[in-house]
Amino acid sequence: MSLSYNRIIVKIGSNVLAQENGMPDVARMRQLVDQVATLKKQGKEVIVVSSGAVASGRSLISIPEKTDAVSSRQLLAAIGQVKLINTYAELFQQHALLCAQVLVTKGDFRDRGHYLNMQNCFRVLLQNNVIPIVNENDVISVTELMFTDNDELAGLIASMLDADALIILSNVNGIYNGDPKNPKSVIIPEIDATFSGFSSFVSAQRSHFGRGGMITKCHMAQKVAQLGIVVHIANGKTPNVLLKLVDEKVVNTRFNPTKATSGKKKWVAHSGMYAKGVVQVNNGAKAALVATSKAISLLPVGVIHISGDFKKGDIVKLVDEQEKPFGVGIAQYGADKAQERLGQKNQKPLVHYDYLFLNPDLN
Ligand SMILES: Nc1ncnc2c1ncn2[C@@H]1O[C@H](COP(=O)(O)OP(=O)(O)O)[C@@H](O)[C@H]1O
Ligand SMILES: N[C@@H](CCC(=O)OP(=O)(O)O)C(=O)O
Repeated sequence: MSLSYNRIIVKIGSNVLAQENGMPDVARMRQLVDQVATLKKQGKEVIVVSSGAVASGRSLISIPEKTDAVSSRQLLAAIGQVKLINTYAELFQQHALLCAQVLVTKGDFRDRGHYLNMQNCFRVLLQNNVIPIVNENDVISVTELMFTDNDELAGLIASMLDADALIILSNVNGIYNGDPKNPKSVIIPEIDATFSGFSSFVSAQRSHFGRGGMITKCHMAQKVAQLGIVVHIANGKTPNVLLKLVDEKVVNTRFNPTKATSGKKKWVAHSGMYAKGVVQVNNGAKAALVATSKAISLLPVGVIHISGDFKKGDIVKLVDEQEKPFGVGIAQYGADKAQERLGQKNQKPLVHYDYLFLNPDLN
């Protein structure tokens, strides 16, 4: 049986595109492009999130010894991204397909207006049958504005575009239930969106050129699955991996989605970093909010403390009595009114259910 995905985000990690010596692996890129072209011919929409700018830059210039780490990365990425996108363009051209370069920073996801502009850009590319190739704009994203890695970026794009599936191609067959180097470890075929406790089997170990590592991949995958999008982690080095995956003929780890959420909730889910305030709720309110069977808004009666000068429409973080973050939402009124209504019954919700995203692993 084949999976009925129509819109697919394919994230290709640095290690899939780089050879052992750090140079780009054009043969692998060709194989992946051939597969994307086949999926396109099957009528699917494909958006590629591709790492590999730094690896491509390494094949073009050697860095003078005294260059600091940030400047080296800027130099390699600035030069390498040109080669990366040109290689993709040439490879897609052989299938009579056009691709487009979309470079983004974390700041581009900061407000709803900007977010909608970005969404519109993808829409017009897809309507015109163009394959967007997305990467972080490494030249200007250098410090706190950096994504953890391109997995985080791919998760944001998947939610923004309401994708049916996000396929993360790495250099492992999926998530093992122990150390990947231990022959006794096996791939976990399915993980539920509500699962917690990855640290018991996922180590902080990273692949040679990777940035975030498997643990950040798992947290991102879970968050995306909680928004109703299936996530697969598979090996980008396996021949025909994309086509086999869609035909359910290759080993991988699948994150099972919970029910789909609205576009606005999807945006809220990824906006915690822009929170203007923190709302602390009591145990009773937390239990009611996280009860999976009900759609409940946050009422002032359950709020015990607020901090930050947030206004109506701003993002607020929800923390419990132990100050552990467990949700994020849009405030229906400002901090001053919230302070007046603190602990009071029969008041308007501070955060309406439609603008509330709950995740026990939030940080
Ligand atoms: N339980 C696990 N299962 C699979 N991989 C794991 C696990 N624990 C740690 N890893 C490491 O995660 C790496 C993949 O993550 P990462 O370095 O971010 O890759 P990428 O460059 O594809 O984003 C693997 O190469 C592996 O070494
Ligand atoms: N934007 C960088 C890649 C950053 C990154 O997250 O890489 P990876 O962990 O391999 O997905 C580049 O193009 O070199």
